[in-house]
Amino acid sequence: MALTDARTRDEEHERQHLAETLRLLTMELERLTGDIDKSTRTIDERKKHLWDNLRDMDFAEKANYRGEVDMSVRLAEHAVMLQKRIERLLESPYFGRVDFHANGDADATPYYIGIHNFSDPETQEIVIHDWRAPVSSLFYDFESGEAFFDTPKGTTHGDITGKRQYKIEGGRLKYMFDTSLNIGDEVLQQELSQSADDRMKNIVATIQREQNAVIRNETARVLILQGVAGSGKTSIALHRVAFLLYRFKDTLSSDNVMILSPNKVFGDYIADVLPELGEEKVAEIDFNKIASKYLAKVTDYETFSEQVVKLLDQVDEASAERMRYKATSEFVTELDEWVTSRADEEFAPGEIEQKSKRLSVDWVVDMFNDSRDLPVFTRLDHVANTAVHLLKNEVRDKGGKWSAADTTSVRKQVRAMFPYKDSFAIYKAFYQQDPARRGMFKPLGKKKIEYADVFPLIYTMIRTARQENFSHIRHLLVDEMQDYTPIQYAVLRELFSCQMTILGDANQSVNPFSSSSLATIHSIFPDADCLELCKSYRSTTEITDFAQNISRNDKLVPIERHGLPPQVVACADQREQETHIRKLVERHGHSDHRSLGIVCKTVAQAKALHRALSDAGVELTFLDYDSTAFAAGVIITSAHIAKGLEFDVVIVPDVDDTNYANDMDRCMLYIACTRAMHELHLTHDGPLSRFLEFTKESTNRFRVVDADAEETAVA
Ligand SMILES: Nc1ncnc2c1ncn2[C@@H]1O[C@H](COP(=O)(O)OP(=O)(O)OP(=O)(O)O)[C@@H](O)[C@H]1O
Repeated sequence: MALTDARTRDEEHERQHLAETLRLLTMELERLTGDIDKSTRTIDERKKHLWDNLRDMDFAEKANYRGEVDMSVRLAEHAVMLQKRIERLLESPYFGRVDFHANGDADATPYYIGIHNFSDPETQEIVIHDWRAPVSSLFYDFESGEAFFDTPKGTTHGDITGKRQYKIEGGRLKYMFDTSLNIGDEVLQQELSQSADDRMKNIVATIQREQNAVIRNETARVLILQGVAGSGKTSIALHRVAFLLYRFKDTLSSDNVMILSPNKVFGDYIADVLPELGEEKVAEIDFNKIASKYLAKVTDYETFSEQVVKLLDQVDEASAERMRYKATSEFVTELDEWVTSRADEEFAPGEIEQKSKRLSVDWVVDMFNDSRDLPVFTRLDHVANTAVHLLKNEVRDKGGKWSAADTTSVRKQVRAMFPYKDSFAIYKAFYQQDPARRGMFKPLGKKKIEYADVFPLIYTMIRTARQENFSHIRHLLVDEMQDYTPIQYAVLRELFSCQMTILGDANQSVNPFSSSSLATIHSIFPDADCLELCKSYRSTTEITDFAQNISRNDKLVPIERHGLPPQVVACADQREQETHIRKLVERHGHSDHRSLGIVCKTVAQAKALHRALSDAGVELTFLDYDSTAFAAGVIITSAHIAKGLEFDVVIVPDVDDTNYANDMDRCMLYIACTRAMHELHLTHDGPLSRFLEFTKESTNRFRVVDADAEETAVA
């Protein structure tokens, strides 16, 4: 009885606290709205005055008026940004509270934690602490008892005497939990059981301790994060960006941050997380854009997606061998050593002569050695430019004439001292000059190179001639790290000399010949901090268990959340498969789930099935390599494009032994299955894939049924 009374009092107290917080927020919202109205009026009046009196004003007066209008616009924009924050806080002012008794203080202080800071407009006392504030780390990092937090002024020690979590929606307290453990299971379970949105969502209320360590790591210049499927890597990386923008707000802005994402659909899917966290969107780039930026005027090239399609179609051993070779760290070292030693080994200095004026061989050698740290073509330009300058002056001093043809002639003489005309020629020679490497470069036609050559060539270009880089970027986030080879990282290292967060999962590679592990990437960034996330949050235990049988990762720890066992349905033929899938989609339409993904092995298969299902009246969105946006509802796509995305329900068609037979197919099957949060269905006609043999032995965990038998269940 006493306990119940105490709880009721406590709840009452919390409701009052919430009401008071909402009152303060409302007051602030009204003040801001007033400010915005005032600024709008001022801007209108000033503009009107300016137009009415334009003729009578001198330049200084006009400039003054314009300056005032600009200032009012800036103030109004700031107020609008604050207004949006307050509106968000009114929806859900805070999600956590930690009571901390700092050593030396008389009592514990309750700290309420929300998505933004908020201070009482009258007393200036902080009412809500931003989840990124130093004190908020107590909430994520400690259970009850001794704890501390770091501030720029030093470390504060003390004891946590209580921790509480809230779910507040529409300004109403839905539930609250006391928890002595790190971010109680109940709230996490609630969050994970929700339906998938067409947008990635923020997870500030339930960030786990090991995830928080990644988010708040301030010191790593390069942080490499290997995380199992569904471990929250992408979410965490975006929260890390939001944290760094908050922590270093004086020196870092969203303009200085860039995300290197696998494709546009993924970019669209994650686009809302930063704005939800109160930060602006950041620029995105992908390796295709980098390739076109540097190669557009050099050569045509195969794209990454074309390479994946080729690999899925059937790859010849020689081409696989070339990919394997160019995907090693040793290759980067070999290429780098060879390319950088060309200047020393092949530069043949000679005398320069123009208009009977000469520069000696020794002069050329000195000039060339003057800029040893620069790329070879830049050094040659340096020699040529200086020579032109000197010779031109000498000729003119003697009353002679210097023409453009003279300049060209001097440049030609200097260029003739080096046997290669450009970086591409150096790259080709790397293969031609060594018999062991001769078969390793095979263009796809007269002017098109294989994807495996794209980044080695760009690397050669960067090392041999000055290239434009991304010097304004101060933090680069690289997702799907396993799909990039060491040479691609070497290119990134040259183009982005900034802090990096690199994340991925070696188990989710789309190219078994050239996937990178944490160790491989570490070899390119030897000073990087490496962290691992092993707990998987996305899928039910049953789905994770199923995927583990396709591609085992002994480090993976599944979250305890249960759902329907995955179902493997054998059909008599393709028509029956389509009928079954149609019924699953229909059933989904009547369920509480929001998103459904039909994930095929290839884009071509997805396209064919899309046509068949559309003809049968199913409404669904087809995503291919040209798609730019993720969509809600029913999606049909390939495993490669579905990477990084998630769906409430996933259907994987055609899981027969012809379609899923080799290592690459196994990767695709694993990626497809791990996209499912709550339900997973696989269908096939013909013998079941060898990677799903395990389902036959364990019918108690996974359901293997005939389509006929399934009819009743699905209907
Ligand atoms: N601490 C958490 N609280 C709530 N949800 C979480 C948490 N961590 C991860 N999740 C959820 O788990 C799912 C997977 O997250 P995310 O997509 O970031 O993982 P990932 O490691 O990048 O996955 P993958 O590599 O398989 O694409 C998301 O729905 C995310 O919201």
